[in-house]
Amino acid sequence: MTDVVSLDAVSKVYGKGQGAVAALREVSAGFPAGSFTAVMGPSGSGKSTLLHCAAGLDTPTSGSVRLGGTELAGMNETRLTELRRRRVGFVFQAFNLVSSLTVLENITLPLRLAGVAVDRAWLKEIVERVGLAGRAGHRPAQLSGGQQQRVAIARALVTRPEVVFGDEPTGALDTMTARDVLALLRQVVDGMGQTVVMVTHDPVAASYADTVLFLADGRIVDEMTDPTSEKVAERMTRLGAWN
Ligand SMILES: Nc1ncnc2c1ncn2[C@@H]1O[C@H](COP(=O)(O)OP(=O)(O)OP(=O)(O)O)[C@@H](O)[C@H]1O
Repeated sequence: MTDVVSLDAVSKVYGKGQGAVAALREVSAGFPAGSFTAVMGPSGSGKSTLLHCAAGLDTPTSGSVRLGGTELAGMNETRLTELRRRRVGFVFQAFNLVSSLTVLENITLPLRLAGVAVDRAWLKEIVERVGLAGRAGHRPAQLSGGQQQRVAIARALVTRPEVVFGDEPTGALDTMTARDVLALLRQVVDGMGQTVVMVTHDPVAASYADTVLFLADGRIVDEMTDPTSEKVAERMTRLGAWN
């Protein structure tokens, strides 16, 4: 399968001299089209840095990141912003919705920012897929946490991005609501062929993915296909994540 995103020997060093921190050390990874990948690892192992470098939110110190056929290294900030707006979707732990805008306005915001016309049929389809058809005119404060995250997922999908990145997308949700949101992400992969890459601390969340990458000290130290929450938890324990 073709990789939608690929990292080749990506290193990221924050700071200089004695205070320098190597957050990623020569990480190579590929995220195939239509796959769901979870990224796990102890606190400080480099998960967010990996996600940010893969998404063009942060620039690697060395190495190559490709999105589709495009090399991100060397791109200026204007082109990176353009790329993020049109070709990448994001879902964050804190939803990041605009409180003064309705559900529909929040979902279509990336299109307005990119100056792209709304495809009404596509918008209707994603609003239905995320289960918000009856809430289009509501404001975020009138929605539950799970519904707010559904708005964020619809917003991430509206530009038909090549990949959706999730940074702890269920971190702020209770267990049952988190499962609904994970089932929706799974359905976005299975039913729409979307590629999803998600950072999580939660072995149950990781079990919804096709593959789990385990990071430790800036390196990928293991990979698990067909994960179960038990197997993931056991692997995390061996990494010393919960000591
Ligand atoms: N902007 C920054 N400046 C300096 N050091 C940073 C910066 N961002 C991250 N780091 C360091 O890089 C390392 C990796 O951080 P990162 O946030 O990627 O880890 P993480 O696995 O996502 O952690 P957590 O699970 O706690 O969110 C850590 O040692 C962190 O302190």
